Amino acid sequence: MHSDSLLEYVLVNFRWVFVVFFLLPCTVMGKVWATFEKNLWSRRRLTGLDHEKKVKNIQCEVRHRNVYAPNRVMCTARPSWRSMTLADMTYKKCMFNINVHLDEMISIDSHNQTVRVEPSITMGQLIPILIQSGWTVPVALDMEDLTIGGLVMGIGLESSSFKFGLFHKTCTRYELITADGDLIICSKSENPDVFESIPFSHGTLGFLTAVDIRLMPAKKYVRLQYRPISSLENIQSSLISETLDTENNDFVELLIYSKNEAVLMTGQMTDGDQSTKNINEIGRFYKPWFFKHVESFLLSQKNAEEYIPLQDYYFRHNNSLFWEIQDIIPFGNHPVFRYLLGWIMPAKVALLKLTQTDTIKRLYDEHHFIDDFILPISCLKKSVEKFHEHLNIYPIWVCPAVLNPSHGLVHSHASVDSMYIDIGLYGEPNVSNYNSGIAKDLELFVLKLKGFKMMYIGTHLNMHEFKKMFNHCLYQRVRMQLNCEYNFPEVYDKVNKKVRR
Ligand SMILES: Cc1cc2nc3c(=O)[nH]c(=O)nc-3n(C[C@H](O)[C@H](O)[C@H](O)COP(=O)(O)OP(=O)(O)OC[C@H]3O[C@@H](n4cnc5c(N)ncnc54)[C@H](O)[C@@H]3O)c2cc1C
Ligand SMILES: NC(=O)C1=CN([C@@H]2O[C@H](COP(=O)(O)OP(=O)(O)OC[C@H]3O[C@@H](n4cnc5c(N)ncnc54)[C@H](OP(=O)(O)O)[C@@H]3O)[C@@H](O)[C@H]2O)C=CC1
Ligand SMILES: CC(C)=CCC[C@@H](C)[C@H]1CC[C@H]2C3=C(CC[C@]12C)[C@@]1(C)CC[C@H](O)C[C@@H]1CC3
Repeated sequence: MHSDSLLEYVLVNFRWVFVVFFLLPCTVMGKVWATFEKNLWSRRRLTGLDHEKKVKNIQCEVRHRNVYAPNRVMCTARPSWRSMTLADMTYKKCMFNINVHLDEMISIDSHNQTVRVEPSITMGQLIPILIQSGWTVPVALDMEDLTIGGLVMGIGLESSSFKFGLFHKTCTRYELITADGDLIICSKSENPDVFESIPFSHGTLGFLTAVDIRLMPAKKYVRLQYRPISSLENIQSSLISETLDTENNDFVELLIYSKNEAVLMTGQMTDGDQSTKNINEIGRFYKPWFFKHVESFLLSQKNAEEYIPLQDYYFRHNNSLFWEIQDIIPFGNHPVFRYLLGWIMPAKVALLKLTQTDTIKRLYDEHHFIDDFILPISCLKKSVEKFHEHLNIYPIWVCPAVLNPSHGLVHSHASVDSMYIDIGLYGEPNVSNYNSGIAKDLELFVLKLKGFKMMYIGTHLNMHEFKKMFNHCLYQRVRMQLNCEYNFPEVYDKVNKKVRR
């Protein structure tokens, strides 16, 4: 066997050896260190004063760059491997990197029901603190390592987005350091144009240093109903009617397992009562991967209901990285593995990314598809048929989200709030003619249907097509107002496939 193909064979079939015996222990050591560090060195809530000091340091860094390197546009110094994307952000190498790694919670304002956080705090750090204090956020993301800053500057959605919209819709105030090094506050009443333009701007209007997020009281459980459905027509109509029922539903999510089979999940936050049975703590290390658990209802063809602890529900896809981990540890869902080593899962995405070799990267580029498309909900059937023909990847993640008709980059195309769906496709395509060129065709298909695309993976669209997809009018005006032109790149300069590889 040629040495290259031997290497590929080993990487594809035996990456688990490295992951199980090296990466997972490293992940555990990282967790122990993080807990130790937090308890020993910073057994204190961050005070407003500490935060101000850190903000002043960033302002100094920006002003220093304005004097000594005015020709290099700026981006954050967050290393590419830490970011929740498959791609390498190669633009970081030639831009001026500003260190904005602020990762603490600043304060909870129970009266106004908001929490103020620094942008690099992750969902995995924030949610447990909030739940312990009796609060939660309306849109809690499903992967522990996503940061608040990343979700505002990219976009984020979850199974409660059909009610509350994209993650940034639950944010009420941003603190931003501009190209000149000034600190400005943006909200609906202060700098409203900047406030509207920040979401999805990918750090091209300034550096976020704090975000206020709306809070709501947390309850103990999510009462989750599972409903197997067959035929795409039924799947689409059932999903539409559940998203309209905002009185009864707090969460709506759909997993499609084949062209005509899906499980629709609807949930309500509840404290339960003494008669509450059927509690399923899906977050326990020995529990099966969530998508496999859901599939079991499809196989039994029975409706079912369970009470899932709130935090377990939020991070239900974290352990299996949706279904991506099965390509890396194929036996990860086997009971023997779960009971013996499940407690050290999940592998940290950042470590997987940091340690992947060029060959693994190439294999993913050539044989793997990961992307999310946001389309009007009425296009579900048409889109699944298209994705089936060109990719044939299952399961498919479908998450409804309401979009508003704003002047921001991502907005509803109608003049009223409209329901969209995120369609997430993650896995190895099962079609004989797959090549990575198909990705561009799919993006054009989505553009034609007046949809959008998440940008964590990057885009093959050209600048003109990209500007058709995302409304740049207000964004360009705000860029002029904030003197961004020679100081920050445009969004397209950060998300096109030439710089995100
Ligand atoms: C990009 C990518 C990365 C993966 N990384 C890992 C990993 O790190 N660890 C792990 O345990 N599993 C990984 N997998 C899963 C792995 O591909 C499957 O477990 C394996 O391919 C199943 O083999 P099969 O016998 O079903 O062959 P099939 O999947 O039917 O493959 C048919 C042919 O394609 C070749 N082939 C399939 N996938 C690849 C690939 N990725 N690169 C080159 N040739 C391929 C096979 O060698 C075979 O000749 C990865 C899959 C992909 C697509
Ligand atoms: N369920 C969901 O909705 C999921 C969403 N995602 C995607 O993942 C991304 C978030 O991942 P994460 O690793 O947290 O973030 P990233 O490091 O990927 O950052 C995303 C963007 O936000 C910018 N950014 C981050 N922090 C700041 C800041 N303080 N000031 C200015 N700009 C900032 C980054 O700028 P720069 O380039 O300068 O670093 C980058 O362009 C989003 O794009 C999101 O869409 C991924 C998985 C799931
Ligand atoms: C819910 C939404 C909107 C998106 C979910 C996306 C995730 C499935 C991907 C985001 C980052 C991806 C990475 C990988 C798998 C898929 C994601 C978690 C890897 C772990 C795959 C293995 C590689 O070696 C490293 C990848 C890092 C990023």
